[in-house]
Amino acid sequence: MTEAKRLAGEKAIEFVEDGMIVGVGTGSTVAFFIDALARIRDRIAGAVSSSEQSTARLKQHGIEVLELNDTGPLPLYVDGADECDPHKRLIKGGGAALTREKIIAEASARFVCIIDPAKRVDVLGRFPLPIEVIPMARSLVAREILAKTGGQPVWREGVVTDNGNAVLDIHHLRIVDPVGLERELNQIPGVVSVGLFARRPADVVIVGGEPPQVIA
Ligand SMILES: O=C(CO)[C@H](O)[C@H](O)COP(=O)(O)O
Repeated sequence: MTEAKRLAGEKAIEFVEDGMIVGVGTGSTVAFFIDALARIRDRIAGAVSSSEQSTARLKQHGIEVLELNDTGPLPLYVDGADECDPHKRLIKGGGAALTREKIIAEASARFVCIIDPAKRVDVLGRFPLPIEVIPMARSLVAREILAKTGGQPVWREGVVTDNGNAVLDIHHLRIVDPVGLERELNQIPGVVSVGLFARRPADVVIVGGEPPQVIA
């Protein structure tokens, strides 16, 4: 799968145009994208990063990291995913960076999602759905989710997000209405963000392979 991730990450470079400020996601697939971006760093105006992890890699490569508050809307966001359905709706957050990823996706005109073939599913939910929660609300949110969805919340113990919060992973969901579930879970007090990218799905999906498949 590493090779498929590399092929997807490198293909995404074709969406980067001269002078762009590029939104950059998080994860092992994105790491390949960042490495490829480094080769054309003189042609871009900088990057907005979704995590401390990606910020470190961007800076190692000499790519300027800018604040979203200073850049305004972005033309392009490139990020990976844990699952992708045929409508380009996603589960994200395996790397616990979902909140900043969601913010940058929302701020971007075009969201290019880079995945290996194993991430493709017909119905979302095989991958446990990550939810970032305010630490003091962890048990409350877990109880509400169990009651509302029947899914089994599991605390990702020891993980603290870049925003200082906790992560719950919801197992055994079969997500037939991703937009509705995203809306419902977002309303539980204490939920910071839900790793469902359904209201704002990807615009383009690149599936790594020889050759990579571009689904627009
Ligand atoms: O959502 C994410 C991080 O929060 C990642 O995009 C997702 O977990 C996929 O990671 P990888 O490219 O390592 O398989």
